[in-house]
Amino acid sequence: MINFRIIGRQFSTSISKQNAIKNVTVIGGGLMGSGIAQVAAQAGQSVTLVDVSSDVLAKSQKSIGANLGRVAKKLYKDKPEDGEKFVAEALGRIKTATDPGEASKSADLIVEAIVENMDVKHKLFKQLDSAAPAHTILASNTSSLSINEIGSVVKRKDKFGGLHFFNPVPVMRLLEVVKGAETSEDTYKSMMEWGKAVGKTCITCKDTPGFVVNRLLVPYICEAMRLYERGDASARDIDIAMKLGAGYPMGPLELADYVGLDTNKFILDGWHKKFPDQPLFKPIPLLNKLVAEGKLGVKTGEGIYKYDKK
Ligand SMILES: CCCCCCC[C@H](O)CC(=O)SCCNC(=O)CCNC(=O)[C@H](O)C(C)(C)COP(=O)([O-])OP(=O)([O-])OC[C@H]1O[C@@H](n2cnc3c(N)ncnc32)[C@H](O)[C@@H]1OP(=O)([O-])[O-]
Ligand SMILES: NC(=O)c1ccc[n+]([C@@H]2O[C@H](COP(=O)([O-])OP(=O)(O)OC[C@H]3O[C@@H](n4cnc5c(N)ncnc54)[C@H](O)[C@@H]3O)[C@@H](O)[C@H]2O)c1
Repeated sequence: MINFRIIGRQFSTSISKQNAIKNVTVIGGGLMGSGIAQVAAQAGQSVTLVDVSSDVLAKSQKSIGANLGRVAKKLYKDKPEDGEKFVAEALGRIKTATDPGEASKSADLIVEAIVENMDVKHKLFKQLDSAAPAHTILASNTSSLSINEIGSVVKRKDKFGGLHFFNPVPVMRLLEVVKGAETSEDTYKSMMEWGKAVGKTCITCKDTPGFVVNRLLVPYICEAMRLYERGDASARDIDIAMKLGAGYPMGPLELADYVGLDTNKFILDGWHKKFPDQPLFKPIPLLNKLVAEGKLGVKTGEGIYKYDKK
């Protein structure tokens, strides 16, 4: 609730500030990329949203339109015509494309939000590095991979960093700005300014596993799964406990289903491989079983809970 008002206020004040980034290319039109494109367009920036799949791009445009409608309802409660204008103008600032190289040519900033796979990200960033103008900042929205490792393939290491958004992007107010070992001070400042311009509260993170939020959130969710797996409490009771006892908007198991159990597993497996002695990152049989059965959470209609298929 407060989110929208705050987003609204920041939106109206921040675009007047001198943010040098005007043209943003977002690569990956899925859940996160469409949200990132939306907040940038809302803030008055020209956005090119890129995906390998035109079907995904069509779906993204539809969901961005619907989510802008939700924002407009809040911002222009008593002036629906202004709300419609806001939605149409923001949508009008978003172009779509399927060729990342071509879409990079006029970008001041490129935010990558493609699949969480190091090899695929490397391939993309090599292409972006050679196609984008010299001044363009390249950033990854990775949840769990190392920014230095992703950026190892680009020449412009001073203009590479992390911009980690949270799901759902239009609602969650935080942006983690990640400084890699070679990220320059100018790049870091530009990323912070841009984050504020798109309505986010920015924090500074080092390139450590999970940055701040996921370093705390992943072990928390995993401990909730282990508690449930041991039979210490029911799933519902664990979620009720954390909502009513700790004030979280969602319980840990609901959140795991919302994020996707495959994503949970992917992060945990990656960290376990890198840090085999860390007990918090040890595999969870229940999680492995659910993922093997294709029960990935809300998106497949079943995870820890069952959901009505839409
Ligand atoms: C092993 C662990 C793995 C971790 C993985 C990490 C992943 C990643 O790296 C980090 C994350 O993102 S971590 C994940 C971090 N994320 C979290 O932790 C999320 C925690 N959950 C929440 O904050 C809330 O449950 C939600 C905001 C999701 C839904 O809120 P609710 O109250 O349950 O339900 P509601 O009433 O429907 O919605 C409320 C308001 O929001 C509005 N709205 C919703 N979606 C919208 C959209 N896409 N656009 C625009 N607006 C949208 C909606 O219109 C409504 O507005 P109103 O004006 O008030 O009527
Ligand atoms: N889902 C979350 O809650 C969340 C939160 C924060 C960060 N992230 C991170 O954001 C990134 C994207 O996650 P998501 O949940 O949006 O994934 P998603 O699967 O919804 O979307 C990824 C999109 O990238 C596209 N794609 C894949 N390879 C591509 C390429 N080479 N060029 C262009 N498009 C390509 C796919 O077609 C897909 O539409 C990941 O790195 C993830 O770790 C996810």
